[in-house]
Amino acid sequence: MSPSVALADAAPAAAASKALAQRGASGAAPRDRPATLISPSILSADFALLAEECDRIVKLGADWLHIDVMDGHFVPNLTLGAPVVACLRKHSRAYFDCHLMVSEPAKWIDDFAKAGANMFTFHLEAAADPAALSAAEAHPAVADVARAVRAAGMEVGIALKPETAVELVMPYVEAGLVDMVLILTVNPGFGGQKFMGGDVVGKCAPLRRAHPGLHIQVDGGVAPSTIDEVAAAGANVIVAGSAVFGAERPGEVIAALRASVDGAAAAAGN
Ligand SMILES: O=C(CO)[C@H](O)[C@H](O)COP(=O)(O)O
Ligand SMILES: [Co+2]
Repeated sequence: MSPSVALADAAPAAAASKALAQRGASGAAPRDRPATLISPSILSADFALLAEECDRIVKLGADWLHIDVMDGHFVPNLTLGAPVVACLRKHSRAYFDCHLMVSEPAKWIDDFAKAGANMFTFHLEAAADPAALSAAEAHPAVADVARAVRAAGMEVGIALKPETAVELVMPYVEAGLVDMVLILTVNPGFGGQKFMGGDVVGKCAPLRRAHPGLHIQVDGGVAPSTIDEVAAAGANVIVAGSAVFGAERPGEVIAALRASVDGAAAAAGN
C-alpha cells in the first residue's frame, strides 16, 4: 500500500464510527429530514488508482462513496464486483454506498456484506417482473430481497429507473423495509449522461412529503448546473460522478452541491 492510501486512517476511530452512525442508521426511519450527504460515484475515478482516489475525495468532503456495480446484463456495461469492494475496504473506513445494477440482486447480498458494503441498493425492476409490481401491495420477491439485505447487516436501498413510477416503491417504504430510495435521472449503465429533470427528478417530491425521514438519493447527471432542481425536489443524498471526478477542484463541487441541498431544505422549513 502506498502511504497516500491510508486516508481513512487519518480520522480517529471513535470519530469515524460516530460519523458512520449519524450517516447511516439502520432500523426505523427518523421523522426529521436526514442530513445532506454527498456520495461521489467512483465510476468516473481512475480505476487504476482507486484506493488513492477514494481517499482523496473523502478528504475533500465526500460523506459516502457511491460504487456502481454493473453486470453486463441488467445494463449494457460491466464495472466491478465484491472482490474490488473488499480490496477497497482494506484501505478505507468510508461509507460504501453500493448501487447494484444487476439482474439477480439476491445472488450478491452475502458477497457484498462480507466485502464491507454499507448500503446495498438494488433495482425494483430487477427483483421482480416489473409487470407484476403494484402500488397497492408489496411484491413478496422484492420484500424478501430487502429483508435479506438487512439480515446480512447492510442498509437497504431500492432504485427506480427513470420510467418506473414512484408509487411502485411506496409499499416497501411504508412497510419499513427500506432505508433509501434511489431516483435515477439517467438510464442506468454509464456515467456522464445528460440529467433528466422535470417529472423524473420530480418523483422525489411525493416521497419526501409522505416520508420526511427517508433517505432520498438522486443519481445521474447531477452537477452544479442541475443541483438546484434536485434539491428543490427534496433529495438529501446526492450522487455525482463526472462532475466531481472531472473537476479541477472537486472539493468546491462537493461544497456547492451541499450548499444547494442545505439551502433548499432550509427554505422548505426542515
Ligand atoms: O448509476 C450510475 C449510472 O448508471 C452512476 O452512478 C451515475 O451515472 C453517476 O455518474 P454521473 O454523475 O457522471 O452521471
Ligand atoms: Co449509481
